[in-house]
Amino acid sequence: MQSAPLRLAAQEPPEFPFTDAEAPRPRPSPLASRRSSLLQSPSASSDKLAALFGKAWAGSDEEIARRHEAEQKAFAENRELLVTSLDESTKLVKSLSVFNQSKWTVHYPHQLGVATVDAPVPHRTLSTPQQTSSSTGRSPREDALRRSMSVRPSTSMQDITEEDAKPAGTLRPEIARAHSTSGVDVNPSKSSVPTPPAHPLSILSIDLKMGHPSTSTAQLPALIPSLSMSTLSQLLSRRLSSSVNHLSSLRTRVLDQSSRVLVTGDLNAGKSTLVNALLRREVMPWDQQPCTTVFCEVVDASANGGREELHAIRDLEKYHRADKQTFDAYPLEQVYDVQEMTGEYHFVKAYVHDNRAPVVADDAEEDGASASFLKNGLVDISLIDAPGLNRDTLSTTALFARQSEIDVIVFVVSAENHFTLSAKEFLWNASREKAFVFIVVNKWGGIRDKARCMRVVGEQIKQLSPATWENRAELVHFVDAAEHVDEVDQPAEVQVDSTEPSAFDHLEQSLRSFVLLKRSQSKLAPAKHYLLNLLADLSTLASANVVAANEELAAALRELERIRPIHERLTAQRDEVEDGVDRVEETVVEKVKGAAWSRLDRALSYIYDGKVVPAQETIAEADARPTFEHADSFEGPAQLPPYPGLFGIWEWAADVKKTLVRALESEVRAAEDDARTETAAGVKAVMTDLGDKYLPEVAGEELTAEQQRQKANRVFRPEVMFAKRRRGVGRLAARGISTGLGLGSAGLGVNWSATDFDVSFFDMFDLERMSSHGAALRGRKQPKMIEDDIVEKGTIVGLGLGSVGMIGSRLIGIRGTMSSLTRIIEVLGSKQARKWAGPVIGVLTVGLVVYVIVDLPRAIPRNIGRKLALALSPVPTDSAAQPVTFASAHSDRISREVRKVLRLAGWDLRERFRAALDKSAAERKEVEGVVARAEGALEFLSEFERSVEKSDEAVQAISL
Ligand SMILES: Nc1nc2c(ncn2[C@@H]2O[C@H](COP(=O)(O)OP(=O)(O)OP(=O)(O)O)[C@@H](O)[C@H]2O)c(=O)[nH]1
Repeated sequence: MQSAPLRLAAQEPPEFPFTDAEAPRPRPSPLASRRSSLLQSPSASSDKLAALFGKAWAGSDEEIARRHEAEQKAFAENRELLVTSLDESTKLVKSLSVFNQSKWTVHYPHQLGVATVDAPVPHRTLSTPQQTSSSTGRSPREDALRRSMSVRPSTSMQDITEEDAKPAGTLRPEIARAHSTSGVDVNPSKSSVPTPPAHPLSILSIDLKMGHPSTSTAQLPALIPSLSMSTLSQLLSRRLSSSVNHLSSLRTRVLDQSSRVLVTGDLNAGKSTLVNALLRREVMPWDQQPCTTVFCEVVDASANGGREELHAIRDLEKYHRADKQTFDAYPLEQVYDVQEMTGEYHFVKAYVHDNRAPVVADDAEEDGASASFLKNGLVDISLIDAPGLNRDTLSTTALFARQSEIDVIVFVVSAENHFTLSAKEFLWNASREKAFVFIVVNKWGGIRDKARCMRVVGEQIKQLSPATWENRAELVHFVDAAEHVDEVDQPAEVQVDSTEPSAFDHLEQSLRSFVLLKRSQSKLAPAKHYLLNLLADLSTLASANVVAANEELAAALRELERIRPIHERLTAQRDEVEDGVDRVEETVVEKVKGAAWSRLDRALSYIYDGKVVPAQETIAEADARPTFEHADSFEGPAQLPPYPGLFGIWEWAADVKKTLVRALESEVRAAEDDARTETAAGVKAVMTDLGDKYLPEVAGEELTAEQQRQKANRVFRPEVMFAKRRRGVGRLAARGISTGLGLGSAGLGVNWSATDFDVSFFDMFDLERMSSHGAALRGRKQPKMIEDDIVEKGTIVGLGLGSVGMIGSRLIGIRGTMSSLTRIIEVLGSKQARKWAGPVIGVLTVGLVVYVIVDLPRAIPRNIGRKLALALSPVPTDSAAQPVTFASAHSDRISREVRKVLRLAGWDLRERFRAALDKSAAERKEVEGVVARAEGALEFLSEFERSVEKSDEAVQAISL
């Protein structure tokens, strides 16, 4: 139902500048204007009503009654609609809060709170905390002031109501949504939220100053971008929860029948005097110096059982009129004393009787007093006298004024002083909250150049509260409150005779009208106003977050597109890497093992023959071979020491042995060097070739600094291989060459200490070579076969020539000698033999001796070599045991070391691969999570947007 327009008086607002505040107005009839009485009394004059309440009440009694009934009905309907909308909005805010806390960190478009709105700017940049601050270059406050100053003038109060419910520059949610869903400025390359056009946040804008009282206003824009998403999200959560509280108090207020009027303004502006004037009696303390120190609410004494008294309250939350523990009672006259108890009380309630009657009596005289301001039969009104505004009281009063229970703010300004800074700040904020502010320019009588004063004050009001200015005829009043405090006591004829209503009458009339006749406005408009702003904020947040979610989704999908193939490739290649590493390891180990075995077997066969091992490769090949700078590198002997003759035979034999051992050792080293070369190649194959092929870091990804450092540290140093053996060599070598170069047996897998034998007499003679078996053996067997033979038979039996008999190379000794002699004696036992045996034996003996002496340079190396070879390849005591030969033991040892190194390289690659796989799996999971989250957010937000839009339409449809 369409309610009557708020403009009650028939006259048009005076054009600015005012020419005369006391411009002729319809003369009210002060005594016949008691509304309830008129409703009850059809005979009452409509002129009286018009005089008291303005032209909206003009007309016949029936018309007035009908209008009143219609007002009441509209009010009830609107109230019901508002309560429903408040409940719906509460649900929406709660759902957004849960969404923000558990599903999605709501992006806070902080610039919305500071953007300018000189004209609707469809492409204003929204930004998230990652972005820089305001693009306007102005402070939020400047922007906000500009916004408030640039409101398009509206032509009626109704317009103002509609218009001001949304701050200027506001785009309706559907428009904002149209922009946001049209993909405005969506630039996928940007990480920030792109630009949905939107209105600046009002209810849900960040108020850092509240969180940090020490923060200056100038710091705020600079602070915002430095806040993290989660901090802003928490701030939003707080905002949402305070919004829920506010909605709840609005609900209570909407359902409440009473109205509260806050009278505030500068120090000494005459606030208390105005309250007294409205009561037509001196209740509130007044003085030339500031004397109101605590908020004091004047309530009709009927609310206190008709008893006039002061309730000085320490904790308003706990105050209950019937509970004397919750307040200190004072007589009304002590109001000055109570106000002087600075800091003692938080709030004062003054229960008073209005000097005027509470309701208009049927038989009221026309020249009688007008109806009580506090109690008039319809709505109970209370007046709250606030302490004067200054830096200390500003925030307290602003907070108080924001209370939803405050229906009307009456702002008193002294015509002598105009607006102070505190007054401007308060007024600017208050007009945002309440849209309309009553402004009383007091002490008007003392102003000489009224036109100039009116112009100056008017300009200021125009800037600070445009809505009020637009309705200045009803909302701005130039009065002398002091003159009306005792008015009721004046003789009736003074008022009746007056042909002009006073400015104060007009003020009172407008205030009554505003509070009483437009309860919808005073009680319901703040709720509607708040709801529209809140819903617009919710819509803006939703739109911004739809864009953010879309962008996050797009970015996540792009990222998923990038990392999914990597992850899938890594998963598929896991086995390939395993196989590749194993293959390299097996191939290299087998190769090294075979090569080492061949080299050492060949060396052993030379040693067996008493020869120095010749170099395997050509000089060119030897030069091309990498050399490893390990500590024990030395050149093997090229040949045996020269034979010194019969007299140096013992020393020579020892030198031969040393030379052969050194030659063998040199071959072992050569085999190790070969292994180093192969290992280096194997390590490269694993770490570089396989690494390059399979690790994602080389498949197009930049290496991180840490990866680069790790890669630089992963350098294979072949010379470190076989370090254990080298330490053994070093230690044992100090003990002397007789230890066979001190190779020891520790860890080598072969008993090198077996070479630690002394050259004996029998090493001088190559008895084996003299045996047919030995000759056959030498001529027939290859080194491997010799070794096998040694291993299989465990001994080589040499047969002596003829009577020399069998002499086993390993069993030669006293027993063998005795057995041979026995056989010779047996032969000599026959007579025939005795005849020729002597000469033959003699010849043979001489020949043998000569042969042996001549053969010594060859026999000694052969014997020592054979002895060495046999010592190094011992016969296993357990026939079932695997024989351990010199070559196999060393090739095992060397290949074990190689395997160890390759295992390490393989482990490193596997680890890196596994880490890469894990990382990519984690990344994928995370990105998939982001996708799911963004999709969930979009689902919620689109539903949320629809609900907000629906609620917004419902609230807009409420016509107050
Ligand atoms: N001439 C003139 N003086 C006034 C008028 N209204 C108030 N005064 C004087 O201004 C002084 C301050 O008046 P108060 O009513 O105490 O002012 P206030 O704004 O309530 O003061 P605080 O609340 O203490 O800041 C007193 O001396 C009043 O007599 C007026 O309309 N005209």
